[in-house]
Amino acid sequence: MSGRTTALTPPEDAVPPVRHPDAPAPGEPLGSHYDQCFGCGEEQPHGLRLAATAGEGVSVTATFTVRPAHQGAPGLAHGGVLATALDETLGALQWLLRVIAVTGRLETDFVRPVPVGTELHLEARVTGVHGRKIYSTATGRIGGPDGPVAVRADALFIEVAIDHFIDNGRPEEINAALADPDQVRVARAFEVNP
Ligand SMILES: CCCCCCCCCCCCCCCC(=O)SCCNC(=O)CCNC(=O)[C@H](O)C(C)(C)COP(=O)(O)OP(=O)(O)OC[C@H]1O[C@@H](n2cnc3c(N)ncnc32)[C@H](O)[C@@H]1OP(=O)(O)O
Repeated sequence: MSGRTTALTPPEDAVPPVRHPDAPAPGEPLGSHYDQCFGCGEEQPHGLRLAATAGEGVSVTATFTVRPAHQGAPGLAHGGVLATALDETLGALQWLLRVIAVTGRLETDFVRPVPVGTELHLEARVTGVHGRKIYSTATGRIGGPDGPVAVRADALFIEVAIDHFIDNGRPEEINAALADPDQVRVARAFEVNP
């Protein structure tokens, strides 16, 4: 990664994020971008089933309940699972920008342990856009939406074309996704100029 900055604050010449005019209205559930997604997929039995909702501006909220399958230490959520919940919530911001992007960098702070059974209240927003680079930040609170912060993250997502998935994904899943009109509709919904 030589010559590449690891900073997760937008550079000085970054621009503020612009909410797409066709973005879901504040309060609207965002649904899943892929039913087999480990973060949000409704058909993914091993996943987090994270449910995100559009917020004001370029922000989202989400909830995720820690289940026994998500343990690291006895009775406590695994840190990687919590990082996934943050990553997924940050990824949901794409619904509001209507771009397709993937995580390039994710920096996570684990502030408090999160017991099994906890509902994690997540919030994410875009802090700046610089070309294809989308800077964003997220928190996860316990004990309610205004409870103490248990986890937080800063991230850099990089905008990509749909070809990123077509060229790199395993053919059987890609071909199934391309044959599914609902999936193609979701992919198109992320694009500014479909
Ligand atoms: C039909 C199918 C439909 C499917 C419809 C699905 C739709 C919606 C899917 C959403 C999914 C969300 C799910 C949750 C979010 C994930 O979990 S995404 C999965 C995890 N992430 C990945 O797999 C990404 C793997 N990495 C890559 O593929 C490539 O490294 C990337 C990120 C695309 C970048 O490669 P690249 O396009 O060649 O870009 P590159 O020119 O290297 O970099 C562009 C800029 O970004 C900077 N940059 C890149 N990487 C980094 C980094 N790690 N650190 C710092 N700076 C970086 C570069 O320095 C450069 O900066 P500038 O020079 O422009 O200032």
